[in-house]
Amino acid sequence: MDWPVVGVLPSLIGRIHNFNDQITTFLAAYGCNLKAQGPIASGMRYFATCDPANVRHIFTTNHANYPKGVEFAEIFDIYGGSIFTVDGELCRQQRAMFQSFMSNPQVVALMERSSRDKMVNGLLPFMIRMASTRTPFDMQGLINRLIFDLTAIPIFCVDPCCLSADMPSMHVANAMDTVMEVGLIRHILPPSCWKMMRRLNIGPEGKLATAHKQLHGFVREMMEKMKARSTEQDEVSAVDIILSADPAYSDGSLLSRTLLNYMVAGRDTVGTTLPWVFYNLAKNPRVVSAIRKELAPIASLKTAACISNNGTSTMLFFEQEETKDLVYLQAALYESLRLHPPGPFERKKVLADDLLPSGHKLHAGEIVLISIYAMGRMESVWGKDCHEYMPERWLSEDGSKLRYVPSHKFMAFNSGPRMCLGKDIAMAQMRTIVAAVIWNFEVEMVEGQSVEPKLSCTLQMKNGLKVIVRKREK
Ligand code: HEM
Repeated sequence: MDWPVVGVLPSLIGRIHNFNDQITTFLAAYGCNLKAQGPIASGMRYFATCDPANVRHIFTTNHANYPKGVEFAEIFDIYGGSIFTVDGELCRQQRAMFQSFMSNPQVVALMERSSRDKMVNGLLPFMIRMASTRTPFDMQGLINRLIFDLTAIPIFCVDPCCLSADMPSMHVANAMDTVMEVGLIRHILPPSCWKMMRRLNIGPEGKLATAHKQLHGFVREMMEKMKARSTEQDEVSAVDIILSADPAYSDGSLLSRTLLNYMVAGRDTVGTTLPWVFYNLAKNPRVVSAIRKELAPIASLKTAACISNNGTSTMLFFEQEETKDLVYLQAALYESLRLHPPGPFERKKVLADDLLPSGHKLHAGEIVLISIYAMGRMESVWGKDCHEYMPERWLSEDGSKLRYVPSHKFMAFNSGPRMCLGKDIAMAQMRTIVAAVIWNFEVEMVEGQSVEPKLSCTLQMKNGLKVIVRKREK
């Protein structure tokens, strides 16, 4: 796949529609590690890996030698200076600030309240309407609306109301998708090439420039709404916490980039994961039955939490606290994240020459691509049934406990000092959403559709996930 002069570029572009699967095939064929080169004179030298021993070395043992690097920060310039794009001391400060936001008791309470409210007054009533007329709908689109609202509310203390009955335009979410789609192109092309397009404002770069304007406009609009809200509300937003932690953020542009980065952290991840969870569940009815069996004892105790819809139907919503010990449900989510991680790859830069546990030598300036997607599908890591959706692999023999799986083998939430800071919140959010949907509804995929990832830095579905739902007889 390495061509003279132009290097790996033609192979990548030729197979780009199937980017993650192609990398998986190559890595499986080359024993989890692969060197490749970009076009001559581009200076792009790649090392691709999905080898857990190398990943532990890169992300933990010698992580200081593997920053994200300035090229990564340039690719995601819209988030420049904020948590995803910085390394070293700046990153430590940003992580501390994010943690003080996520652990603030008022923020935690607001997240729980809004999660319940959106399910009870938004998602479940919408699904009841679709069920009553057997109308097919796009589950990914619906989840996107829900997660956009749930992510924005604690950041701005304002509800963008994407899940309201009139289904408003999702241009801001679409602009966030554009950042990830053009991000993939920027990862692949030599920087001089995409920077030229940016200067000329053409092709994907023209689309990205429009997306940037829409995203900064969204932040301005939300901040204005935030200022205008009732002063009696004692809620604390991310904006309040950031401004009180560091006055440097009163420069509006850094604050805007940081808030957009917080939006990505919550939205692009959970919003991308959940449609794949429903896809995997629809394909594996025995897993759905096992989750329902686990929910049944809680459901039978719940009468007070019943949601009445015009007196015609009763829906159950499970609180976060009620789902926290449901190991099978948790295993079903991990198993979906193994096969369909929302961030399918990571990128690191080599600072100084180094020797990896696999025996490969890396040179300063090289780019390391870590395929999280491929790692989840390697027979050498997960065994012969690695392509099957099997939550049982996460459970102890008697099924009563979750097995310990090290993060350098299951990379969906990253590994080492830059591990995801929202894992527990994300898992809690996903447990309650999946529990409510599958307890109350049968979800069937519309036949004949092609469900595949789009070309992007995230694993969003290209054509969505069309489903038909039916209310369950319990
Ligand atoms: C299914 C859900 C999620 C998955 C699979 C996930 C995965 C990840 C991954 C792979 C990274 C590393 C990104 C990188 O290095 O470029 C990361 C970082 C991060 N995540 Fe998550 N995430 C999820 C949900 C969330 C949520 C809901 C939040 C916030 C509420 C969050 C907050 C963060 C933050 C702040 C970081 C930055 C850490 C750093 O760069 O040091 N994540 N996450």
